[in-house]
Amino acid sequence: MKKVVIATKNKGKALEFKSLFKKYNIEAISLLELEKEVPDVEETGTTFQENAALKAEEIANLLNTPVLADDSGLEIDALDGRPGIFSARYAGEQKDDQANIDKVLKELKEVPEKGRSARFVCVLAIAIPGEETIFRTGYCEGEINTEQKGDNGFGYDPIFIPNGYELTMAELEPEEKNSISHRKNAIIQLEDWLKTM
Ligand SMILES: O=c1[nH]c(=O)c2ncn([C@@H]3O[C@H](COP(=O)(O)OP(=O)(O)OP(=O)(O)O)[C@@H](O)[C@H]3O)c2[nH]1
Ligand SMILES: [Mg+2]
Repeated sequence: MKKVVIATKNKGKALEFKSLFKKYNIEAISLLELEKEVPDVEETGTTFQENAALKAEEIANLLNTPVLADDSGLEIDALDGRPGIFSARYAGEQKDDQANIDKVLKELKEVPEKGRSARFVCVLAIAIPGEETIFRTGYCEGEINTEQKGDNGFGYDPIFIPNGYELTMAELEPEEKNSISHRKNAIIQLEDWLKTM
């Protein structure tokens, strides 16, 4: 099976990439699985694209191999697009999913059902040493529920209801999430590249 390195240390993302890439007969290997300890890449960009490029290019140069990175997050319209690129660290540097959820629910406390629209965004960057980095973007539209439900997935999944569903992303089976997610919608735009691998 062909392999591709994913520049992530997020276990939830890594699992989703494994499942999503299996369909293309490609094994996705996260930084958590490499024998060599790789440093954390500082996400100093101001956009998803800049941060995805930083992660993919730094690790591609370090390992001298093609590397894919995912920079993703949740944009809530009532919060002017926050948490956005700061999604992982919204409630602090410790990257605590529950604290992040609590903070969002508190900030949306007074916002009625109609005004709770949001979307997940995923920007993928593929860095190949010596070549221009490639970018693809995927979205998943939905709304923020008034309470959290479900244990599947990661991040904000327990409070995000995708359009067309009555369940939160964390109440969906992983296969169902992987059929509608922002990550899936970014990957399908990469199919041409994946086939040339
Ligand atoms: O409910 C969710 N379902 C998802 O499918 C999802 N995708 C992203 N997110 C949120 O956005 C942050 C990414 O930030 P991020 O791209 O910097 O990744 P990260 O810091 O977690 O890991 P790494 O890939 O950088 O190593 C994550 O931590 C989450 O809070 C999601 N939340
Ligand atoms: Mg990160």
